[in-house]
Amino acid sequence: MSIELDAVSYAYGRRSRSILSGLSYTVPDGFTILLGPNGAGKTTTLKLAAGVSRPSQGSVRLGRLSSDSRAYRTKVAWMPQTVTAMTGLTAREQVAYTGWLKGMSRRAAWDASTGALDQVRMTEHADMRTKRLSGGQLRRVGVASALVHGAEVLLLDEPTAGMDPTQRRVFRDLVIGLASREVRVLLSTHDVADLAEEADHVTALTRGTITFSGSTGAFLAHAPAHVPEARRAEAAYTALTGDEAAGPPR
Ligand SMILES: Nc1ncnc2c1ncn2[C@@H]1O[C@H](COP(=O)(O)OP(=O)(O)OP(=O)(O)O)[C@@H](O)[C@H]1O
Repeated sequence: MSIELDAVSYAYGRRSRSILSGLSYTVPDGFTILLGPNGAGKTTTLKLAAGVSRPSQGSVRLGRLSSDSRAYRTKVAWMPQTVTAMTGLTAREQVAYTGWLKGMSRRAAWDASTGALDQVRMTEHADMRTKRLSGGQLRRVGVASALVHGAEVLLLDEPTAGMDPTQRRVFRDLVIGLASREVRVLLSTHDVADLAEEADHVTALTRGTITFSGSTGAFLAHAPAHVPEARRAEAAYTALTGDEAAGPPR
């Protein structure tokens, strides 16, 4: 089962312009990266898919479940761009608390937090207060919080922004390990070169419109033939969005 956005429109205020107008999109299986220039509508799309925002028109569903139902939100996990460290809580408590908020019993959430932190390789920091974690570690707690209730779809909003190259590599491997037919991962990023070649699918969004959605191979084929292997992802991105790829400095 996957998330389906059907003819979705969204504006941030009644008198504001629509950011999305009649957008239809099905989250592919496996690992998909969502690319697009600043302001393209990636965060807005992820929030709608997460059930955090509601469309002004159209529908967002997972099978028969509507995104405004509680059952939908237990099957879908969203990690916002900024993960907040909750005052006074350890990493494990913060992850367990999220599970409880998603409807798990306290006991089940506490037990599941161990496995979720292990999956993101944070076991040794489980008892550290989240306020004391580094930015990269806090993001991993964010992913563990997304994993704790056994969601079928993970929506990750720029999880690698601000990470150093080593952290990005660890994180990328983690996400690749999580994605499967059972767990779909949709991840927005500006790290085109880093992530595009590892993903199963690529979706490109420009000014609220999907300009490409398909396999990574089909995405890379948009790079001009003369472009060297190492720059194909960036070149394909530029060809599809008209935007210069804004990857991190190397
Ligand atoms: N809270 C808000 N109120 C009003 N307008 C907003 C709000 N959040 C986003 N927008 C506008 O919606 C449009 C899409 O923003 P969105 O954050 O979805 O884009 P994005 O592709 O995620 O961008 P970025 O890569 O910079 O994070 C932008 O024009 C932005 O200014």
